Amino acid sequence: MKNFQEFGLEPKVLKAITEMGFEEATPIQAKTIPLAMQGLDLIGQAQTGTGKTAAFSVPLIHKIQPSEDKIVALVMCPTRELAIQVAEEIEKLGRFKGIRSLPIYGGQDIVKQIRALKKRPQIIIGTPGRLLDHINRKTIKLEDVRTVVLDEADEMLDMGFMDDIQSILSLVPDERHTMLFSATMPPNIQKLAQQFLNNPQHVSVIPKQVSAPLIQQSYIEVHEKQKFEALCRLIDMEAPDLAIIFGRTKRRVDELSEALQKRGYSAEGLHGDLSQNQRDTVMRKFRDGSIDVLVATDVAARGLDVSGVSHVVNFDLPQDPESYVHRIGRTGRAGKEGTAWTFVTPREIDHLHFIERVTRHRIARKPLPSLAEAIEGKQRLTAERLIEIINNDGAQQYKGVAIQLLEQYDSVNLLAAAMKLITGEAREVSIELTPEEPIRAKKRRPDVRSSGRRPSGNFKSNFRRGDRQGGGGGYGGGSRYSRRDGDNRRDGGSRSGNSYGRDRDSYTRNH
Ligand SMILES: Nc1ncnc2c1ncn2[C@@H]1O[C@H](COP(=O)(O)OP(=O)(O)OP(=O)(O)O)[C@@H](O)[C@H]1O
Ligand SMILES: [Mg+2]
Repeated sequence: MKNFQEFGLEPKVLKAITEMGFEEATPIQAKTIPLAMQGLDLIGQAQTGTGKTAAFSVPLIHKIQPSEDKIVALVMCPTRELAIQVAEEIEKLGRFKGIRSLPIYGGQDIVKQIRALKKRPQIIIGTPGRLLDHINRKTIKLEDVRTVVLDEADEMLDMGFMDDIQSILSLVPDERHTMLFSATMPPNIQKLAQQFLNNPQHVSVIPKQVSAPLIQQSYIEVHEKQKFEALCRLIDMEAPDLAIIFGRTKRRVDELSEALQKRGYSAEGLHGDLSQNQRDTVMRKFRDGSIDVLVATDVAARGLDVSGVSHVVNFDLPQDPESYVHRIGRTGRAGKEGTAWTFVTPREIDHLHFIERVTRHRIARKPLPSLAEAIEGKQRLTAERLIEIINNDGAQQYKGVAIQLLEQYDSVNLLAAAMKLITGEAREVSIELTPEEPIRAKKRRPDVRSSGRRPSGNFKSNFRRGDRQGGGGGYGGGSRYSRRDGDNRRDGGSRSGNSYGRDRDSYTRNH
């Protein structure tokens, strides 16, 4: 574990880091920051939720002078919500130094963005489509850019942004410092790295398994028709603080969020067909806890950092192991524990095993929660809520009537009736979701993973390679993590010609 003081950062940057509550650098930060401060190109890989954003943002801010009045750094992200989230982290890290940054993403009023660009930000954080728009309008010029970061680079490729990224980078001077980050490094990333990075350092902090260590992973075998009931029981049984439920398609997300609402859960959906305003509203509500359940397509799988997400449920099995790792990585972040459940239909079991092999993690089989367990879970939650009120002395005004009632009725009967009221009976609404096709084992390009063999140790197999020292991937024991607030939003960009052929929520290109 390293202290941020050891990097030779200036006091204003250190102050910002301290204010964010970061006490020690995470392993990826400890490895990356010194190299990046030397200006070396690098490929950074570390588990989800281990602080890759600050790993590139701190050196970025270190290198920029507040007096500069041109765009000198460019960060590209696959989605809008992620661009906003990364911009917020950069803004916080740079605020004492007076660094100006700006998120640029589709779905937001371009005129507003042009106005904001006139304030001369030094760092632009954007999604490729909208960035190109501005470049074509000449409202963004890249001739002074010295540093480029590609966050979730493999996802941008997968979404069909390769051409856009190429066009954008062709306008950035060759004498630049380029960094590329993700929790997973599928083979196609190598092509990108070869093309755009100069003799990159590979900085990977991956212990035995690629998924974050603090996530408890389980699966339940269910038939397609049982999934919704299983989900409701699971939510009742587990009583998540905040949960993200991943569905395969936009239709699925719409139907599922509506069905959950009908059953009385506070849930809303997020996918690429919603307007940016709707997306922002849903994310804000999820972040401030006015909804407990976010139902989303893979648009929310990457990078999203919402504190308090205790559970992730794969309502539909994801196509790719990478997607699985990123989805479940929305919980178990910043040293906290998390729980991930995956529903698997009988025909998909082989695909689940494939995911297990690639991620090198056994996913424990669990039985479908019983009705009794679900009811018990709900009752436990009600009891916890009651006790919390008692502990906070929060029911003073009810005491008079309580005394009166106790004079007439038995205390156990009274309390049981009160608990029944609070718990609420499951609403008898029958729900029918349009079934999704089972995931079929697809043909992967011939790389080591498709056969389930052990990796050869070259960069191609980096997804499952790593340091192998074990234990070094997360935050390490004993350090205290603070949680941040900030919004997180991501953007579905476009998805075309994706090499994995995964049919996921075909995001609309609406930049
Ligand atoms: N040194 C630190 N100490 C405590 N918390 C930290 C530290 N660095 C980052 N964090 C917090 O950890 C959380 C996860 O960080 P971040 O989003 O950068 O993870 P990531 O590695 O990019 O994950 P993903 O692969 O999902 O994108 C954030 O809330 C961040 O503010
Ligand atoms: Mg990230």
